[in-house]
Amino acid sequence: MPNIKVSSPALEISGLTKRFGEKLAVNSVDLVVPSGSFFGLVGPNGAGKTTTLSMATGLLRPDAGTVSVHGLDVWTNLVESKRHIGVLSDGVRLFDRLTGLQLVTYAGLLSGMERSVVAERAADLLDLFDLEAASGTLVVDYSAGMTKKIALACALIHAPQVLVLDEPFESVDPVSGANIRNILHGFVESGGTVIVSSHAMDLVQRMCDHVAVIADGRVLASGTTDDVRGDSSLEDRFVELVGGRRHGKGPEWLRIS
Ligand SMILES: Nc1ncnc2c1ncn2[C@@H]1O[C@H](COP(=O)(O)OP(=O)(O)OP(=O)(O)O)[C@@H](O)[C@H]1O
Repeated sequence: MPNIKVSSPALEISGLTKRFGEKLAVNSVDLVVPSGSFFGLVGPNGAGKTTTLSMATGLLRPDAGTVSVHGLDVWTNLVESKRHIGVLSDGVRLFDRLTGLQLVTYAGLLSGMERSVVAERAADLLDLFDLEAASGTLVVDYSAGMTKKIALACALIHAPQVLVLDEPFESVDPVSGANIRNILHGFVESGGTVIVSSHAMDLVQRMCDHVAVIADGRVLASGTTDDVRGDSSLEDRFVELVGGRRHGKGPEWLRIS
């Protein structure tokens, strides 16, 4: 069975490309995510973040390019590589007719763990995400933030080395968000790698030690957060790189007086 090398980059993407009809969503993207880093992926709406992360985690087959996780080629070792990656996808439907506890248990059993280990970890995760009281509630009846947290619990249950989280803080309340950040920082401190996509520039600047800016399916800048932002805030640097700010105040009919 192929093995991972924890010394090699957590994620290495080379020439990754995806076209949807006429739209070139991801255009020959190269990225290196160092092992043990907290890596932010930022870009405007439609930049190609979700498409890139879906290809990087074995959910969407690339048209061209390669992806490896700790040295293991993802697309030629799909089953093995998924053991090392925890994924929170944006927009992928959950089996929401299960209760929270059933869903996390299902995710654990699917990854081949013993039932007793799954039960123990599921209880820990529900406690960690403050979802104990809702463990018997159907996920379809969860709020958006609760759904995000239960999906995150599903991504963690098999104790992966690399976490790939598409918009993990969207819809999550500030207290839960701070708790999730603590959990992720703890994960990184223990040697794991976290990759998050986010539109919250302040948060990415504070939280991530590395960042990549993508727009129109291409990487515009990548490196340590301090190198990418230079003397500016990450938000100002982002706007400078990506452009597209409008200075008008909107159409006349929107003005009250
Ligand atoms: N399944 C699909 N079929 C057709 N076009 C798609 C599909 N998925 C994505 N696209 C297109 O590819 C481009 C990149 O989309 P993607 O979802 O990767 O962007 P994103 O950076 O995650 O955006 P956002 O920040 O708004 O979530 C967009 O133009 C989008 O319309």
